[in-house]
Amino acid sequence: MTLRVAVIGAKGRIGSEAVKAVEAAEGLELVAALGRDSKLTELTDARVDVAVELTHPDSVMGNLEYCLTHGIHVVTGTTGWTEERLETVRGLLAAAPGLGLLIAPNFSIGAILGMKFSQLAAKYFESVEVVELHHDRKADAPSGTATRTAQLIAAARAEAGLPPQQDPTTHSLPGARGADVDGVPVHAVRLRGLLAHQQVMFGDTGETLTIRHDSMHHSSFMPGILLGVRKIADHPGLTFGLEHFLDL
Ligand SMILES: NC(=O)C1=CN([C@@H]2O[C@H](COP(=O)(O)OP(=O)(O)OC[C@H]3O[C@@H](n4cnc5c(N)ncnc54)[C@H](OP(=O)(O)O)[C@@H]3O)[C@@H](O)[C@H]2O)C=CC1
Ligand SMILES: O=C(O)C1=N[C@H](C(=O)O)C[C@H](O)C1
Repeated sequence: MTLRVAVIGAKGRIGSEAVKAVEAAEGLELVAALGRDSKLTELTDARVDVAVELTHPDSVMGNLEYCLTHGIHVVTGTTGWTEERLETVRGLLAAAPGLGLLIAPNFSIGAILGMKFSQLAAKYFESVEVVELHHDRKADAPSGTATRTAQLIAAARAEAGLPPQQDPTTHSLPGARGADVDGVPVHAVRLRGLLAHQQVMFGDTGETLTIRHDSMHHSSFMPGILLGVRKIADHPGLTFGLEHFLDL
């Protein structure tokens, strides 16, 4: 059966790449490509099965609400997720049994493995800091990937009974020690020429371990998006993280 797919945010950096990927994919048909000025009714008019949502933290909630109240599964990589927003989408999904929503902080396999390896390493090191580096047009900081990575590391440390990290710094400019995500410092670099990069640095007596991932092109996200599109109908409810669709 051919899946009828839409891309919302079709003119954006990742959305335009997703349009090409869906058009080229076997078993998928691109039936709608929406930009900021498009009407969401185009989705229902085109009888979309799965919408790929790649817009902006300010737009994502409205797009998800429309899809989930009109019988459309969603795969989104848009950032800006808070517990409050997750509660809202859980409510929408509860009212739409059978529909699936995948929220993927990162669609690239390397980034997902980087998060997994960081989660595994977390309990063995006293110190950890996350540095994420992105292009200079990125809407938000820190990145969704870095936030998720820090949360996973913090949870693994807590589960292993590690104490909170000590920071004896008493004298610093505001921001110099990064943002605090569940006790893990996260630093965000924005630089023209970069795309999406992350470095998780662990340290303990006499040694460090650095887990680094680099996305050089938006094509790195496409296999993950296509996997999400193909699998989402078999995963009703909320899935947070593409790793749940992978055999990790
Ligand atoms: N999970 C992952 O693996 C990845 C996630 N991302 C995330 O995806 C999102 C988009 O990133 P990126 O492509 O770089 O951003 P861009 O700004 O290049 O693209 C976003 C596009 O969405 C459009 N848009 C905004 N609001 C709406 C709306 N309501 N309906 C339809 N289109 C809309 C924008 O239009 P306009 O230009 O007119 O504002 C723009 O064309 C970000 O949150 C980013 O962090 C990015 C890469 C990978
Ligand atoms: O805006 C981007 O470019 C990216 N956003 C996602 C994030 O915030 O983690 C994924 C990837 O890092 C690219």
